[in-house]
Amino acid sequence: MSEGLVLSNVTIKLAGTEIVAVNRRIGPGEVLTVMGPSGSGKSTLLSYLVGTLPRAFEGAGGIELNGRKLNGLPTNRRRIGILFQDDLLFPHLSVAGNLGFGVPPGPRKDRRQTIEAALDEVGLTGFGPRDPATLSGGQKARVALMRTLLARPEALLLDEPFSRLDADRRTRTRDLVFSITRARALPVLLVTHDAEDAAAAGGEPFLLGG
Ligand SMILES: Nc1ncnc2c1ncn2[C@@H]1O[C@H](COP(=O)(O)OP(=O)(O)OP(=O)(O)O)[C@@H](O)[C@H]1O
Repeated sequence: MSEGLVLSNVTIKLAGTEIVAVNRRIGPGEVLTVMGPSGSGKSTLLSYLVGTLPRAFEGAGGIELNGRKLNGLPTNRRRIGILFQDDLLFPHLSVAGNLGFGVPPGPRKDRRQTIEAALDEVGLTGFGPRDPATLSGGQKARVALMRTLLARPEALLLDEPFSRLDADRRTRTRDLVFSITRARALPVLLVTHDAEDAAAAGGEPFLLGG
């Protein structure tokens, strides 16, 4: 069995034209950066991996995660977490309420402890009761990250998650995300336009539309 996220001859066509062709393995704790011009198919590739490819496209090729074949599985059984640039928190819930969406069912006390530990892990101790509207962009991004990770995904897809942050917050948030994904040995696929993100991720970026 192969650990990590394995894409075997994944191809995606739009109106008969191939826009994506990828054959890669992302090992545990590794980051594969995907770059390419606007419209080159970066977000479409992510949608294929999570099983939400729009009908206009034709996707083919194997997806395996830690030895499990994902093709044909519904999104919620793939165990892939995905984080977008505009990952909005639910405005009518507290920070803790937002995080509660990621926590698997269980006794109330255990759930509360899990949420508190998640906040500690991203430097937001005591933020549970706060209204999301009162958080900075970087703080919101960290809450959204933990909401995704609390669902215990086995891989993480990041679609420009840092692009709305200013330079300083961007670097700190990125370092934090990569330290957590390395510690949890999660394979990560990062879509970005930013050369610094790619450099921080390490390895050769995968270029689409070139
Ligand atoms: N539902 C859809 N139906 C038809 N075409 C689509 C659909 N969604 C996207 N496309 C087209 O597919 C191509 C790839 O789009 P995609 O969103 O994957 O690009 P991207 O590389 O993520 O771009 P950006 O960097 O601008 O986010 C584009 O030409 C886009 O117009």
